[in-house]
Amino acid sequence: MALIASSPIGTAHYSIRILALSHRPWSGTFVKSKVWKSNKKKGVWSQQQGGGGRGALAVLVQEPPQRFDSDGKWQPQIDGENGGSENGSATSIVTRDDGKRVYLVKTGAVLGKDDLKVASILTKQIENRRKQAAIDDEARAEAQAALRAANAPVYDPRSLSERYRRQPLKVLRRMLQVAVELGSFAASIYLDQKRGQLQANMWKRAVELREKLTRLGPTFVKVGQGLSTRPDLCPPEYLEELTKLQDSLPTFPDIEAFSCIENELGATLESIYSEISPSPIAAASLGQVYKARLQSGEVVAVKVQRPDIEEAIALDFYLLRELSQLVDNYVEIVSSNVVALLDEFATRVYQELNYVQEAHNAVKFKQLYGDRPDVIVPGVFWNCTSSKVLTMVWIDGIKLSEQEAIEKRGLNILQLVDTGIQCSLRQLLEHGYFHADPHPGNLLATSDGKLAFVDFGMMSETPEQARFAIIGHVVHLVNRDYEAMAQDYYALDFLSSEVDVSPIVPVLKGFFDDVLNATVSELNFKTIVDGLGAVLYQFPFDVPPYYALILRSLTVLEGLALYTDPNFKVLAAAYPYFAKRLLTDSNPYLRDALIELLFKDGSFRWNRLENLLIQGRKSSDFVANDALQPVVKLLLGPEGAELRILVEKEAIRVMEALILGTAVEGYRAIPEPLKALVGGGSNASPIRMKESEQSAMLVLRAQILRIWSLLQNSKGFDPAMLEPIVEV
Ligand SMILES: Nc1ncnc2c1ncn2[C@@H]1O[C@H](COP(=O)(O)OP(=O)(O)OP(=O)(O)O)[C@@H](O)[C@H]1O
Repeated sequence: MALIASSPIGTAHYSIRILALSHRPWSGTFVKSKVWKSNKKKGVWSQQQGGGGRGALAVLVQEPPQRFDSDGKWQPQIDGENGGSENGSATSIVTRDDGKRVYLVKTGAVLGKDDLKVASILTKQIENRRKQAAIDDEARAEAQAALRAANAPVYDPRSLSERYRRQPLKVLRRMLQVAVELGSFAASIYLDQKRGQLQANMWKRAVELREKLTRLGPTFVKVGQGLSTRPDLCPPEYLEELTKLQDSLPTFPDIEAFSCIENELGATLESIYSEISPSPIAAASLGQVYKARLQSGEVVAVKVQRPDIEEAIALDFYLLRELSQLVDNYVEIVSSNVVALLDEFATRVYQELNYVQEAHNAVKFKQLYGDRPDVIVPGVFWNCTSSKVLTMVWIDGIKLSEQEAIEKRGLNILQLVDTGIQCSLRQLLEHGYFHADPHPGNLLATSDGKLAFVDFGMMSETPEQARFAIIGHVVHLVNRDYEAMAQDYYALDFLSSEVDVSPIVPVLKGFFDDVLNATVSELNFKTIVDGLGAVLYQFPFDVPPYYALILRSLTVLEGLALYTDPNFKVLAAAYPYFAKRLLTDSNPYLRDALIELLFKDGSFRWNRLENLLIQGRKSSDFVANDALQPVVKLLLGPEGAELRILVEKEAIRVMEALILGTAVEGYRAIPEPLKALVGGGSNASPIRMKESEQSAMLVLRAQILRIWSLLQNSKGFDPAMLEPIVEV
């Protein structure tokens, strides 16, 4: 019997393995496994040994790919032409109980072209079923993990108050402990101030504060971690010391960690893992991390929560809240609602205590950003996850903080930082869902040069309006448009609409005119942030928390890059993204910002368009045809009437520049002795224009030709895109 085997059924990822040949219609049992080999002469696939007659052909579709041929490789050959279809033959899918899908191709002898089509369709169906089954399994495991976390603690100030009112001694003991540690620190600062040694002792005190917070335990470590993200609240020395609270904290006994895993997952350690590191590979504020291998073979990172951590932070938050209430009631210089701030902070810390929530964050992060080829986001093992145990794919990598080790491996730190910046910009300004704790210990470099994110406990969101306002703000800053910058503060939600922004304009100008003498590529991010900070302090700004986190993400990355390249500028690396968004995004805020930038005071600023194009093209996903689409759409729409007048005026200027400019250039190129011929015997120029006007025209012409060449040489440029503008 000759059989033409189907193609690798749809995609090269699958192999076909013929498992059984039965003379009867499909019986559901496999007799033995047979591999069909190519009979190259006939160009068909045939059974190698024996066989004959008609049979049912069962094909198992499986991953990973297996290929068989005489060299041990399976090279599919399709011969639809020679094959014929048998009438009355049946095709169907059968699913085996063990979950493997079996594909019954045909109860016939020869497979023809149509069979290949059927095979391909059925394979897709099988694949879809397989995917659906995987999704169902995942959903089931996720639901079970959520069940295991049903009793995860939630921050509830009222129940904390009830709990601790009944335990005054415990409260008093902790109060004393905190008062001694923080009181002695406050006294040192007071004395430093009195003696004029505040600056001299800054480092010493920063180290002391870090040590005291570590001694006071997880709540205070978290407070310190929070402060380390606030350059607006802490001097740089404190920021650097407090950043250390993200790494290298004291560990807790392994025996407690292992018994926590067993209790939480309801199984013995041996039944879950084939191996687990005897001690943690990292200890953090709320938990410690082990490396393990699951019984199913995957290498994983297992984060286990510190024992009795809820009890510890509950008491601290109770105390801090009582203190905040006193501050709100009796300290008049503090205008913010301290209790509300504390409640928000405590809610976040409690959320971090629920590792199932962290797992959800990781899954969402992976969905949004895991598609970038240079970024890795570890997957979650829901079956081994609960509120106190988080199991994720192990990432074999080096922390970005270990720069020497990275360099020794021959990895390019600047490239990794650039990946971090591009991914952060997408997080902050595209989807607005971002990793709020991207310290160098949470960013790993893999051996193939990819950047992996870990620790999804603290995520934050940039509100939609603020995302566009930030893009506009950076572009306004780079273009020294201080009035527009001041207006941005409303959209950024820094100022309420009643505050008049006009006094801010000269302050911004005063600071940035000097700083911005440098080009974009020379602008130091920290200088800008400090400058903005100095301006913000002078006005009634209320800076939302996400803003500090955004600044921190980028400052951390700039800091990492500076180690390798002291001239690295985060803004230079980020600006192409901003330029691309401004040129291509049709959001009304950005569209207006672009128009304002290009059509300032009634004339078109070609140099700004040229600069935006030069920058935007550096962005890897810049597509020329998308550039200026927002402006084109506006021009053609009813709102564009005013703009059309400007465009008409500009079009005349451009035509003049192109035609007369060419004439001027042509005339200038004529050798002096011949000019008289052109001038009808006179050496005077036939072009009746002042020299300065001619030069300006040539400058404009050269600029337009440069812009044209920029567009022509960009990815995806189609001149038809400009037709609407020409029509206008
Ligand atoms: N999937 C992973 N693969 C490899 N290492 C990991 C993984 N997850 C975590 N780690 C390591 O463990 C360390 C601590 O983990 P993680 O930051 O998630 O803990 P945490 O308790 O949330 O810390 P933090 O105090 O910063 O909130 C990380 O900095 C990283 O070095």
